[in-house]
Amino acid sequence: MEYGLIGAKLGHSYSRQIHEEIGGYSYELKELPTRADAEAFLEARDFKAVNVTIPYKKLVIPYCDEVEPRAAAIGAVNTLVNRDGKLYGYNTDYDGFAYLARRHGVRFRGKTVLILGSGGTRNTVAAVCRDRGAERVVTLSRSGADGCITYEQAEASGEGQIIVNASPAGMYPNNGECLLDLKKFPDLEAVLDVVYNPFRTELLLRAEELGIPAYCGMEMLVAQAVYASARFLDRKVDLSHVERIHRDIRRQVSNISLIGMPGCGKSTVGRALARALGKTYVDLDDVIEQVAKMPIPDIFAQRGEDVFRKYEADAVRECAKNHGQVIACGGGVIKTPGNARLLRQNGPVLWIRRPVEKLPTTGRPLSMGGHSLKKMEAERTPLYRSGSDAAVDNFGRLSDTVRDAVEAFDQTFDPGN
Ligand SMILES: Nc1ncnc2c1ncn2[C@@H]1O[C@H](COP(=O)(O)OP(=O)(O)OP(=O)(O)O)[C@@H](O)[C@H]1O
Ligand SMILES: O=C(O)C1=C[C@@H](O)[C@@H](O)[C@H](O)C1
Ligand SMILES: [Mg+2]
Repeated sequence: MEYGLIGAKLGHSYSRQIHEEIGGYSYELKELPTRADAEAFLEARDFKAVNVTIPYKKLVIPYCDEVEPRAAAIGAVNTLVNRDGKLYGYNTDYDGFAYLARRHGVRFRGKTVLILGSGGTRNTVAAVCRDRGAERVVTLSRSGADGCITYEQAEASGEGQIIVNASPAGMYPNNGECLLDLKKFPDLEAVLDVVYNPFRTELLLRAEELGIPAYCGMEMLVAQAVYASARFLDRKVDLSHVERIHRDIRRQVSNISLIGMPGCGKSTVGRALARALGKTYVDLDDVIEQVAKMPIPDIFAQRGEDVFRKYEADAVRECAKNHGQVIACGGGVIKTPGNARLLRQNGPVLWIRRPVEKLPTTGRPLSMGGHSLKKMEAERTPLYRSGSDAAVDNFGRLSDTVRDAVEAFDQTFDPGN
């Protein structure tokens, strides 16, 4: 192997795609499941340069002939370069996190920063905060041991202007997990999360709902790779790659969820949109029918709307964890509080609008003739509006709607989104 990534489990990694786009070299994901595998790999030194991920960032240090002081102080090396048989260790996660904060104008000088989690990434984040002049860096952990405070203690004090999650809380498959009530921090200015799967962790969703700027770890991941690649090839760092690659990955792996009135065209538009963007099409109604083992009208008739809504919420929860999908929802999906925010974890929600006169009135349990559809539209419009990131009109040709939906999707990648 010339270039690549070593770690115990690498199925999730975007590093191959990122490095191959930046450097033009081939990049191998080399899983080394045990510590003995990692040690054998390091002893053989049969590589040009590698990144190192969990759980070997500390293990590699004694194998290095030279470790940059910053990586030594942090106690973690994520970039290992073999120059004429000598191993040089660097920490580009530091640069990646510094990039993420800088890119979004998050300044640590004079601030109290709360770091969630006492694991490996915590030291990297703390080093950046301190080097950038943070007044206090406080680490939160469940136990509160080893110089940390507990989440409850942090909430009780209410102090903190910047919160950084450096723990795996809320990371796939534990989507939705969050240990902190952000409402307890009146001076909060920004929230950053090193987690990038989902794009919006529960922590980031809560911050957004309070109107606090919130940034996910995907740009950190791409930036650390750009810095690592410069080390690999002894080149100057070219940060112009970061935005483009971040955008490409987001565009590729984001979901797009479609909501709107019964029969407004969610499934029709959804199928065409999925085809146009190379995404997987998922019809929530189909998922529900598979789980319930009966057609939707039968669920309503035999078990009632409440039972249907439970099936629907479960289907939303599961589907929203996955990536690269167009998800066509049922018309009433927004009636269950919480569904829209689940859908927003991994991409935007688009509200498909169609004049009520054009909506079909047959075959849908809750569409019963023009008058009730008008009433339903009046009731649901505020929910569709608040549950969506953008509205797309499906008034004319399907191809026009798909074009507008792609445009609305692309606009969600503008800075700050
Ligand atoms: N732009 C369009 N031009 C012509 N017909 C359309 C257009 N969009 C949707 N339709 C038609 O409207 C009907 C309802 O569309 P569709 O089943 O996709 O709606 P839906 O929102 O998925 O409905 P539901 O809420 O029941 O899931 C279909 O007959 C579809 O062909
Ligand atoms: O998941 C990944 O691909 C990586 C994660 C981080 O540990 C990085 O430090 C590493 O370079 C690559
Ligand atoms: Mg449909």
